[in-house]
Amino acid sequence: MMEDFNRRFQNVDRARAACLKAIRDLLRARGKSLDDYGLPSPDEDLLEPDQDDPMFGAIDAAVAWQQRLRELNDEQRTVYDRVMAAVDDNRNVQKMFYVDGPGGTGKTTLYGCLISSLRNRQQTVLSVAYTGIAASLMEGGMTVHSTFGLPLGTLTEQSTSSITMQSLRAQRIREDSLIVWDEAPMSPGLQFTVVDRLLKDIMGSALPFGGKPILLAGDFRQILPVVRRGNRSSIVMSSIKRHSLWREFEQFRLTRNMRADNDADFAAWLLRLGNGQLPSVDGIPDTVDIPPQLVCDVVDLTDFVYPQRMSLANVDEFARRIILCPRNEESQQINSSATSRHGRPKDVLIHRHSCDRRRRRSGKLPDRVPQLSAFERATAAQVDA
Ligand SMILES: Nc1ncnc2c1ncn2[C@@H]1O[C@H](COP(=O)(O)OP(=O)(O)OP(=O)(O)O)[C@@H](O)[C@H]1O
Repeated sequence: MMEDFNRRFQNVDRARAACLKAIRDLLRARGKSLDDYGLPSPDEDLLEPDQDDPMFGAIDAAVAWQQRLRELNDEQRTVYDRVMAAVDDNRNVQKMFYVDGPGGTGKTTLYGCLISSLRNRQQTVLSVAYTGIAASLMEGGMTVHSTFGLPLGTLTEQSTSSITMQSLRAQRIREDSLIVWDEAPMSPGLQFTVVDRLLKDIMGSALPFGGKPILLAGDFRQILPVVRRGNRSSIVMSSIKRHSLWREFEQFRLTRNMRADNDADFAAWLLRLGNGQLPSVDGIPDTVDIPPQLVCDVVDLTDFVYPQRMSLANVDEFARRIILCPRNEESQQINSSATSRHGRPKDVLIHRHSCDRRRRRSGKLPDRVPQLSAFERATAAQVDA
């Protein structure tokens, strides 16, 4: 490390100060100090870190990773250690893991930590998810489809990947140390079939997934594969749980809800809900009673999420806030109630409508189309959304 700093600073005192600072940061992340190792403190006057220097970026990343690693709970740490051991295991054996965890038990945190650890060691990881949204939440994440060159449309047993053995993509997959596959329960079993075949070819190995370490994560209580016009049994049949490889996976469970860690009753209730253990209401299937303390009034919720009136000054802040709704109908109601507080969007819609009417009547745009201000554009976009 000192050699790197020497080369960078060309000044032994500054290099020494920067090196000691880097060591101090790394030790702090492990709950230790320079004192513990009899090392002196860096001379603060000599520290002039160049924030854009990639070397400091790498140190910051290492510090952040140490911090994340320390924060893993015992369940997460068990999976972490097992997967890292598999990555380091040079034997030609299958390395397939599945970590099950209800929402909030720290699956994303766990594999985020694995990805950072391997990247800190200059190893590459393939992060994939069934949906683009989930993939975008992973560092360097991509969809299963694009990563493995799966054909569009419904897969069949005969479907093949578009990736050729000599391609750069095949080469990169060959070099990856680990595949992390999020939202695995949403993937149809046929994706397994095609990816398994592809990896066997790429790795030149008959082991499942070509012997490549693979970690699936997900929650079968959330969303299962989407089967067009499928009924309950066809959805279940298409699940990865019905795939012949499923039994080969080493399984782990995360049970502690870290998102609701300060509310044990809520976490327990959520788990019972997800496991289908709550009683139905008046014997009507697929219904549950939600305790009144967990229900909030829509107006209160809207006030909480959008406490101020929207203005040019806070338009960006508004754009970052959302209220999730299970159905379009509810999202439209909340949209109109949220935007009606501001008065002006109605005017904006009238402009737009009258403009459309005039265009329709004359067959061309009016000479002067009313210009929308940034505020009006933002509120109109919200009304349109
Ligand atoms: N060991 C931990 N210590 C403290 N907080 C944690 C820990 N693990 C996870 N968390 C926090 O708990 C929350 C939920 O974690 P995370 O998003 O990883 O869960 P998840 O299982 O992926 O959830 P979901 O299935 O809903 O995506 C996050 O705010 C995360 O920062």
